[in-house]
Amino acid sequence: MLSKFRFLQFSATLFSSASSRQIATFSAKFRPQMEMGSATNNNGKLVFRQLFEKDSSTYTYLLADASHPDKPALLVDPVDKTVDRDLSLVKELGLKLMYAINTHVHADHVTGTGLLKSKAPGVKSIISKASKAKADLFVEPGDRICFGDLFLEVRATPGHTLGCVTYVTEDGPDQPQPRMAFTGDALLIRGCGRTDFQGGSSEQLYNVCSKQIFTLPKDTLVYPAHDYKGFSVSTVGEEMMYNPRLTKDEETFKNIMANLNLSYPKMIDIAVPANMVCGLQDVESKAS
Ligand SMILES: N[C@@H](CCC(=O)N[C@@H](CSS)C(=O)NCC(=O)O)C(=O)O
Repeated sequence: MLSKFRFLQFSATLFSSASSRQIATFSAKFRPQMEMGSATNNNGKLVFRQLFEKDSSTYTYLLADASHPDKPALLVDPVDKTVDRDLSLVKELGLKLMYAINTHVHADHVTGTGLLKSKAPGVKSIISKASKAKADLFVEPGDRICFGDLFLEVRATPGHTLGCVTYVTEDGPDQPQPRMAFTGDALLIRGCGRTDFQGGSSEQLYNVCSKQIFTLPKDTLVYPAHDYKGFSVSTVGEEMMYNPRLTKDEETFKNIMANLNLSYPKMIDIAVPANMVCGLQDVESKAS
């Protein structure tokens, strides 16, 4: 009982250690039994779904530890319009949604975080401290987000926005192999996030892609927040070889980014203020 009590105390807290801070859901130590047979990847633990929101071409990712009796789950980059779909899926798979996580303050759609919090009480929102947005929990580089036995490591990947982070599954025998990087709008498949607003910097983006993403093992799966060309997944090795922007030298990259001539996202004036408060305003009207 004492152990269980300590485990509950440990649940959903943020704590510091010498090298990294950790956001934990459930400890594996007190697991009564292993559950098999769920839809999982090769290590038998991870439930993984890639979900799409077509108006903003946004990918939302559902991850959960199927081997834990509570099946703790998280959503990366949920969209307000597809919250009901996502919650239905969570329910159908028998998962317990713990966290709604954003890679950054999106400019083209409203995050689903606020609606998720109102429709699934207990869900905690997470965003980087550097984003300066509101959330329940703030992450910094080196932090780990734990769900069951599985972890996401936080890597700072600013350049598209000041507060962009990439969430990477950890290395280790019990972690999914190959590793997975949820790159938000930093690295897109055969592209990258634009750098012309929200504190964007092409120089910074070039450097973080090379130091924080291209240093991952080449077989690391790249899962971006958007795709406009019909791709769903890439690898670090593939992007190092074929990304038409990031394979260039830094000056050429900066020149490409300065001449993208993209129009501003249609929803920018609504999305950015809403996402700075994690989509919380308007929650009541949408939830009813
Ligand atoms: N047309 C869309 C916005 C498209 C866009 O600007 N996408 C961003 C990510 S969302 S802020 C981006 O970085 N694109 C890079 C690229 O090369 O396309 C709308 O109006 O919402």
